[in-house]
Amino acid sequence: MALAAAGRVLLQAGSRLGRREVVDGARRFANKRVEVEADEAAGIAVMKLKNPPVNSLSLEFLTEFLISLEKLENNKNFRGVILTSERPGVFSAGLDLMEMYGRNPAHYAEYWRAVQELWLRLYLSNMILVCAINGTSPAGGCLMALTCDHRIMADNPKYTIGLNESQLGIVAPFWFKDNFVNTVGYRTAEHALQLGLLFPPAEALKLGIVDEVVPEDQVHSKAQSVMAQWMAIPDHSRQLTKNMMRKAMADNLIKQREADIQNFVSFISRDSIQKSLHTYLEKLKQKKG
Ligand SMILES: CC/C=C\C/C=C/C(=O)SCCNC(=O)CCNC(=O)[C@H](O)C(C)(C)COP(=O)(O)OP(=O)(O)OC[C@H]1O[C@@H](n2cnc3c(N)ncnc32)[C@H](O)[C@@H]1OP(=O)(O)O
Repeated sequence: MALAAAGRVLLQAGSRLGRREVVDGARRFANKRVEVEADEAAGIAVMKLKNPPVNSLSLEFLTEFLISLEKLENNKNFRGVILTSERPGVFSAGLDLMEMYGRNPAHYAEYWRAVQELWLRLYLSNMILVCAINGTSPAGGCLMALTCDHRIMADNPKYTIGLNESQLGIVAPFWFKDNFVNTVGYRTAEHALQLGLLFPPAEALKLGIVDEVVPEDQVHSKAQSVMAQWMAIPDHSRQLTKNMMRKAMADNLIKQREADIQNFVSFISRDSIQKSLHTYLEKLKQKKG
């Protein structure tokens, strides 16, 4: 119920969004920050994250993304989605630090609800989600990939993936941690989370963070061929199996959703945490200059 209600709010927030065109028989609809190439006959859509410069998960991005996802979910012809970045090099820089720095408690609460919603919608999606990770993917970017059924990463040692929150002086929430533990196992997760490790593709593959590593120019074609394999499985049995594997973990967040928001608001509002974020943002700036 809570999930549906929050989704409706987001849908209303974005009802003015959207531009459509038909290209090569595939429908393309786009808002500012998400581009969707929707091939209804094939039942597959490619969702491209398009929030320059680094695809950070800002509140506006989350709103637009959730609206696009909901459009696909509501059309029974779509069975599979490939998630990728419109900007090769960066899949997503994760949560938008500017949404968590120097704002007021009401803003933090609104932002966190949207982050929860993104995870719940993706994690519980009935569609097949294949992630084509064509760039770096720290923290919230990694979480998005972890919600997918299959992850393919470009073989470029400059790209990294992982949950690096502790390096920022913040803590990955329990549901980030649970999703990670269920993917890589307890010991690997404990080690990687404490150190805030980011892994290049070969190591990410070894640990099971991604399922395949392929040459950069083959990420998209590989995603299409993996999708074809998954689509050969009857939907009802695949969906029931996915739900059986995932429901308990999602329910755990749903039942603690309000408490999790309050925890986030009080944690992120602390002076010491704001200071850590400030230091990290300064480091990002210095790296440039
Ligand atoms: C209580 C716990 C709560 C939450 C859990 C948190 C989860 C998270 O997701 S926290 C975010 C973690 N993300 C990161 O640590 C990534 C930080 N960014 C980078 O490492 C790099 O930007 C990049 C490797 C992703 C890309 O490098 P590059 O292409 O060289 O770009 P720049 O570093 O020059 O960045 C350009 C521009 O974007 C700003 N920026 C980068 N990341 C973020 C971000 N996550 N949120 C907001 N803004 C970001 C960066 O500061 C630059 O801005 P300016 O051009 O204004 O200087």
